Amino acid sequence: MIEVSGLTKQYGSRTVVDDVSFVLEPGTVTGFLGPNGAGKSTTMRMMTGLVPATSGTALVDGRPYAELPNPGAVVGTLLDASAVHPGRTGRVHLQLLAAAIGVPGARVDEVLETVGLSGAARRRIGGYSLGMRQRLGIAGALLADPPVLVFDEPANGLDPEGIRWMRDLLRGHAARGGTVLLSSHLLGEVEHTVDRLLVIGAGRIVADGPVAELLGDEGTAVRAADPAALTRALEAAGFSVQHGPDGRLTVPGAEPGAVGAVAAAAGLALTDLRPVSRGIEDVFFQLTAAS
Ligand SMILES: Nc1ncnc2c1ncn2[C@@H]1O[C@H](COP(=O)(O)OP(=O)(O)OP(=O)(O)O)[C@@H](O)[C@H]1O
Repeated sequence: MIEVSGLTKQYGSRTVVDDVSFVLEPGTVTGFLGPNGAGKSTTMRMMTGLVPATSGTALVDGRPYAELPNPGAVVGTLLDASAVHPGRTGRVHLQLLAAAIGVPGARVDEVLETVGLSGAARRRIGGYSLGMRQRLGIAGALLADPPVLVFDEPANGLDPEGIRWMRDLLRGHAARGGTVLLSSHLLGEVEHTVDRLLVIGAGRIVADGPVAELLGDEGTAVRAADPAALTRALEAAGFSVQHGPDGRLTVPGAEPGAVGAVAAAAGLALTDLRPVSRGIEDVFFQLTAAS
């Protein structure tokens, strides 16, 4: 378990991370969301001892990261995928890393296979694409099969297939009891990967909760053969109706069943009926605008 409490970072007179607290539980994938400069990387760097905190604590299994006997075996990090020697091959890079954290060399070929880099393992990293470097960074994080993964913008440089692959990897890790924290500023990228959202704006946590709770149900979208008649029937039943540009009607706060019942009672044919959720972007901007 990871417990972050009152974590704060000041650079000069500027507070870039301000009293941040959260707990990460095993078996969950938490998305750390915020716009550029919100303080995600700084928080993750303080959690892993790369940047000293001005105040507050980040404990991994009850101890600061730097005091763990073999931190790499407990927390796999992806914090700067470009911090690699471009002249080395991917395989040599991982072999050196494995030796440093006491992992048998045979594990290198396993993680190369896991991240889909077996074919490029003997090529120099300088010739890798951004996505391949990201995969190499992920391979390094997985070497010791650590229970906790802390990934900063892991989707950077990955194509849609790569993003799907990463989603499966992280969900699989959590399903085996692992703990995952991943950051992103592109919200759609993580919406289907994470169980929980931790939203940060201007250094402060502005929302923390299950995805379903934060996104919530917003109402019903409906199309009818006669939209004007359906509008009249819904308004007569006390619902408010918003008109979309393409004949789509949105009924805020209504269940699809209630909208269908009004249409049936009025003898109106529907051509489409579905629940609509607030987009993650809407929630995000609403929350961070208030911060
Ligand atoms: N070494 C530093 N010295 C001074 N200011 C810094 C330093 N590192 C980060 N900052 C500032 O702290 C703020 C938070 O940066 P951080 O990189 O943590 O944000 P982020 O949410 O990860 O953003 P991004 O998505 O752009 O990576 C930014 O305004 C940044 O300019």
